Amino acid sequence: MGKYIHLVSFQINSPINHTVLSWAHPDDNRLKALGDMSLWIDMARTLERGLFDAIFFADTPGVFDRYEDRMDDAIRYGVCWPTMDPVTLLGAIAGATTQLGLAATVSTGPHHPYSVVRQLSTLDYMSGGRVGWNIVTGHLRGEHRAYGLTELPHDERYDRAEEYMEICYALWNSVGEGAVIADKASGVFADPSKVAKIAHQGKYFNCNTVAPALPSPQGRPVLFQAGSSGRGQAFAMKHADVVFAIQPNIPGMKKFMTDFNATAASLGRQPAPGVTFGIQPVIAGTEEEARKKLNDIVERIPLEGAIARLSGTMGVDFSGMELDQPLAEMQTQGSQGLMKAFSNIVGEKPLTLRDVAIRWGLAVGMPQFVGSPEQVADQIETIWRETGCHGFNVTPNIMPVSVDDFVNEVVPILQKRGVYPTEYLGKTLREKLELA
Ligand SMILES: Cc1cc2nc3c(=O)[nH]c(=O)nc-3n(C[C@H](O)[C@H](O)[C@H](O)COP(=O)(O)O)c2cc1C
Repeated sequence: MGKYIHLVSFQINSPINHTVLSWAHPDDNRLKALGDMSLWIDMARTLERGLFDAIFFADTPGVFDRYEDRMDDAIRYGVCWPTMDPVTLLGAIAGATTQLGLAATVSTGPHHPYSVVRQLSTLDYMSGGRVGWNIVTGHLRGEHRAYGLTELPHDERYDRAEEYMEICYALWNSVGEGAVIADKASGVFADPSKVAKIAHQGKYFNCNTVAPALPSPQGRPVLFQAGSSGRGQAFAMKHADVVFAIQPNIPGMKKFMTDFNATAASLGRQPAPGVTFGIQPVIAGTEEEARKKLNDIVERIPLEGAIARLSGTMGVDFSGMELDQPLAEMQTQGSQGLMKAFSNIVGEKPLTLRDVAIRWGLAVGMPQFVGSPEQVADQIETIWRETGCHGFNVTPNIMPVSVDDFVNEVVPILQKRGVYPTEYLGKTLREKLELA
């Protein structure tokens, strides 16, 4: 927990962020934004005005195809399809902002570590150290099918990612102190003796080279991680600066933090990585208006689209299951952490498959903070204080109205209470997040 609440804006470069069919809402501009970077840039500037630490892109580079073993629901309803690349978009946002952090999810599945380091470190160097990487190991079957890859079992994906990270660190550490001379008179760019050569021959990867980019002022991108199974957390404790978690409610968040801190202590990770919880504010002038707004959003969610997404994430085809039965924990090679959180819900009666699907359609299980700006600020501050979390990944529902409302109405309240910065805490993303 830092001195301040940290906020990251949670986005996807697709027709929706996390709310199925949000693109069809009369006030939503995402259909336009898909083909117009200037709308993303306007939103990024609003986030910067609101001192968000970063814009953070989730990414699943494949189609949700588990439900009934077909892609049609995802395609029909635009459920994260098309699935456009986030890093390309971050390049444009980097050029149009000076402070906002730039975080992208990039899966270790399809790309060689050299490609990912090259792509992200180029952006990190050129943006003055504003980049974050959400390391995911590829839980989506559709991602493997898209790239023609064999799906590895859950834990082996993390084993492979361990080797992946070894190469990443070697590349990030390759350029030593004082290596770059850049002397126009002598024509010497760098001292080869200060640039470490990597000779990696491993089980999954080979890599023989030097760093593809120079280190930024923060050295390497800030590392985010979101796996919450036992194996996922062990990986996070080793690598993550910030862990991003989804818990369905406040008791779940409290339990997550208690367990997380115990795991960190038992593995000797001190201080523990910061934890940000995903949330979806629904803001209006009054609580009643906000509830009505939420109902309107819920009512337009097609159940099939929501279940298609749920099936994809959980790695289970739910088409044969009774909608009104409680969701039982099932074996999966998909997201074990999310399966556990929603089938063993803390502090509520067990959720049926229908309940979970609706929550997935709304915001992949992230809880809604519904009310007036003051009420939303209250919930954010209370959870921050009671759980000791680092902050929140805030997913908007209607674009860009939800971002505008939050920045214009909730941020000033948090600032007045002294729990949110009134200026950026540093130049690099690491500094902004109080990780330095
Ligand atoms: C908050 C959150 C965000 C995630 N974002 C992505 C994402 O953008 N892309 C992706 O492929 N997986 C994403 N995942 C999946 C996880 O990174 C992880 O691969 C999956 O949950 C399986 O790991 P686990 O069983 O250890 O939880 C996310 C998970 C959570 C909890």
